[in-house]
Amino acid sequence: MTDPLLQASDLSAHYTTTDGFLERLLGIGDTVRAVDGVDLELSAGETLGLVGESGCGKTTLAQTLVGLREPTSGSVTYRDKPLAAWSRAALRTNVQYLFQDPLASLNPQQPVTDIVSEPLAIHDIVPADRRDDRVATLLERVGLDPLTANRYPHAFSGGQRQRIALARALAVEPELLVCDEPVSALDASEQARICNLLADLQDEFGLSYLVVSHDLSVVEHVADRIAVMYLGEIVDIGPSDALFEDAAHPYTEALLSAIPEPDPCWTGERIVLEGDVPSPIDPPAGCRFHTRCPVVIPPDEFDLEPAAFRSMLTLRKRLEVGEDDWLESLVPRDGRHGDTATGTTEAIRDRFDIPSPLADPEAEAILERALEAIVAGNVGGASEQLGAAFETPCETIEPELQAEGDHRVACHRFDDDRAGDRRSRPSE
Ligand SMILES: Nc1ncnc2c1ncn2[C@@H]1O[C@H](COP(=O)(O)OP(=O)(O)OP(=O)(O)O)[C@@H](O)[C@H]1O
Repeated sequence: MTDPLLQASDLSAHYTTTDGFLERLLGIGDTVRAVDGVDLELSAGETLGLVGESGCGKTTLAQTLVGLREPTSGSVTYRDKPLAAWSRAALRTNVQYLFQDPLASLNPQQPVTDIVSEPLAIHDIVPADRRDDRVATLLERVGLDPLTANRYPHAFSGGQRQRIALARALAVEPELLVCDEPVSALDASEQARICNLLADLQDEFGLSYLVVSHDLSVVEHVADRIAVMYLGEIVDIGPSDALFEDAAHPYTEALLSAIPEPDPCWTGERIVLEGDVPSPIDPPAGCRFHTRCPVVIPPDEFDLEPAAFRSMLTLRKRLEVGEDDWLESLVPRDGRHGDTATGTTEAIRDRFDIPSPLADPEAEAILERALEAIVAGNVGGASEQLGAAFETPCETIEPELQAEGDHRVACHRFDDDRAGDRRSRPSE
């Protein structure tokens, strides 16, 4: 890779949420760890895709990377110079941000010609008497009829509004364009047309792009490299073809499997992740993905299939958080069903898809005792027994990004010291 245009080191951006006036006054509240210790670089002329589920921190990261939001800690440099050392005007002529909702980012009171010519005037890029010509050229270049320049944003379709925002961004002749969910509000054919337009503009102007999307299929066609984000962290980053052909991180694999028309290289099954994304206020210890990971590493001492261990870990986590609605229906206090302890333990196994019996007899004996404790009403004791016997490195040790060539993956399955079922696919 050439020298990075944009580089982030150990970048964090947190929010503090406060419920009421008193908390605000006292400056106390919960810390939302929206971006947590991100290292990232983007080269000149490159398109980097940033993907992940809603709420994982993509927008916060993108905005912090280009100085629209102050980092909590860490640093960002643009052309080797800290962002803080750039004047606002100089930074804005180099870096432009295309917002998720073009209607919200375009002034409804301004005709398109004013919207696009405003940056030309602010940054004194084109003399006043040539601005109309320049606006017409920019509109044509993004596929809009210059004769519509006197209309207002509401008169245009979603795709046309995104083109207006693009023309405005291009007016300052930027080097880097950050596109935040540029096509998420558009229909499939317009999505493809905007993606093609972005690619053409890159060829013509040598632009670099950071393309933010919750949809891997959008970045698949435009990105040279893809960074996958989960709960504030980058968990997988590498060339797009490497990610698609040999998805390494189980989270990337789950995202890939969710694409409606997967890449022809994809041979696995659809992976449905268990549970919700945990809160960034209190992210899980160890690997943040371990609470949902289909191939969480079983403890060395037992011979357990990843799927069986996943099921037991899900049971244990549910017992730990004390969510017992499901438990009451399986272990009724009035003895309506599950007449025998055995019937009830089997019902719990069924509920969590735990094989009966487990392949490892010693693990089976421990699980049996824990299930009996649940039936006897000792939920805390059962969760302690399961926790003491079946601890996974994924819940205690935070994985570092490990390099495999130019592909880096933060997963203990790629850590030689802890690799359990290395490279086994979640869908296998
Ligand atoms: N102003 C704010 N105050 C408090 N929390 C916030 C604020 N903005 C975002 N968050 C929280 O920070 C986390 C990351 O949000 P962010 O918008 O960066 O994620 P995202 O991946 O871009 O999501 P989306 O695709 O839905 O926009 C979320 O939990 C979100 O609720």
